[in-house]
Amino acid sequence: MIKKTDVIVIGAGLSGLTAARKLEELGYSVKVIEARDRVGGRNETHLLADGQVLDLGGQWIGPTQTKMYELCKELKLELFPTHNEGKVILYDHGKKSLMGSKNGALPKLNVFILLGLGLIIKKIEKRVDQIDLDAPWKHPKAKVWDSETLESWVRKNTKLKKVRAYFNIVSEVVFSTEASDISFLHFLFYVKSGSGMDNLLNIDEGAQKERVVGGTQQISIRLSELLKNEVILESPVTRIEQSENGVKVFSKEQFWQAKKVIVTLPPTLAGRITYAPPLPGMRDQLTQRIPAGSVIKIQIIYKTPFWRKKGLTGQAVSFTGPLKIVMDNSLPNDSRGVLVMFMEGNDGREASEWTLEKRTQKAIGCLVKYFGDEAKDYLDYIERNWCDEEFTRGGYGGHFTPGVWSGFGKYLRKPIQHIHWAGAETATVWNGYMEGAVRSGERVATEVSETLKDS
Ligand SMILES: Cc1cc2nc3c(=O)[nH]c(=O)nc-3n(C[C@H](O)[C@H](O)[C@H](O)COP(=O)(O)OP(=O)(O)OC[C@H]3O[C@@H](n4cnc5c(N)ncnc54)[C@H](O)[C@@H]3O)c2cc1C
Repeated sequence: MIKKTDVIVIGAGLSGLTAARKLEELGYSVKVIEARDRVGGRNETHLLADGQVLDLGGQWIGPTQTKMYELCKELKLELFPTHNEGKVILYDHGKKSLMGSKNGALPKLNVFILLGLGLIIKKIEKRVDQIDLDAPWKHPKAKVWDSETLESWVRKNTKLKKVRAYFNIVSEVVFSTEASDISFLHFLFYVKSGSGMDNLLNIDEGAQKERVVGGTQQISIRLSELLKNEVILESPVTRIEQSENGVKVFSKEQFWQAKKVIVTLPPTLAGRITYAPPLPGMRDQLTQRIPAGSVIKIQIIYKTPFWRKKGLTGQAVSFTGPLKIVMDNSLPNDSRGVLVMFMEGNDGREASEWTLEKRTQKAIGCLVKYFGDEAKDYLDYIERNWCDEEFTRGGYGGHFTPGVWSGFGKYLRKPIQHIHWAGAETATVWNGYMEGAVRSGERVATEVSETLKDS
């Protein structure tokens, strides 16, 4: 049966649901089509046996993410602070040292290394200031910076091995990929988009400041409940046809018709849909070049947050894998302790080949090194390998490889006749984050509404 509507939104993540809601508010009829049997996309809540929940995907929000704060307030979702009291463990090839957890705390590294690090950060910040978030490719040096990776630029600018290693950790923590995978121009863009390096990396007054009580998937669940039409689940879109009259969107079993369609999938997946007529070559080449990072998010539950008694935050940063970053992810009003950790980039790729048992052993092995023998005595191990997810294929999001911004950047948001693009990867502000997803949904709704008004 043919179902007609003004706009079809593909994907019921934060971007798609935000777009759908805004378009409905503007008076348009909207259908949201989702591949999975749930809404939320990269926000997924894991239910524990006692009803408590943990986030398997995106979870933290922080300052300057104004849309997320507004949304949580409007949807009556409470927030709670990320635990950040005590010392942070720095693990450097078998040597353990402690550092403060508050902004500006310095790691116990050799003074030359600290000076070298400060110098590089200053150089980066100077370049970050000059980036135009709407069009990074317009900077006079865009092509030069885009021909480098983060790794090659840092290598050129410092001989200090520790500083080079630090930026690889930054890359893994922020992009789930190696510094040698991402364009230096993309790194500059991303830092600006996320309000600066401190904001990206910090807990207090940073992107990891707070969490949503009950988990972030609730945002999407509540948004979907506000829509006039139920989200159509379990319907992976395989084909989009367009003509002067509008679009036809096909899943395996059905098709729908509309005046406009909004595609909110991560770029790689957007490129896997068949388009008729085929998309312009440059749009396809763009989606060929924005791969997702490799990330396995692991959470280990303990009877108590035993690290806190020892004056530790539960945070560990390590120069060696497979766990380079660990944080306290305990739940509010709960006596248990939860540690969250990520196997990312090359570590995540290698760990994807291991059995669950081996990943568990490796994770526990790292935690014992960081926090002592008590780490052996865990209650539960929960993991999500986002690379295995058919409708995400990696995380946290797509990163731009060298040459993409300067060669193809202008095609990122450019509509193609009746097809419009959204998703966290299309955002100018907080690109790659939940905030960026929401902002991209609002942007695309306005864009589509303008074209519908004109038609
Ligand atoms: C492990 C991990 C940790 C993260 N941590 C944070 C964090 O702490 N803070 C933060 O702000 N962000 C975080 N992020 C990123 C954040 O989750 C995403 O930026 C955001 O959720 C993306 O929303 P979106 O709507 O753009 O995309 P998605 O959530 O990916 O939505 C796209 C939707 O399209 C659907 N879809 C795919 N293919 C098809 C198809 N063919 N047909 C129909 N539907 C389809 C998908 O199922 C999905 O529901 C994290 C992500 C991951 C993976």
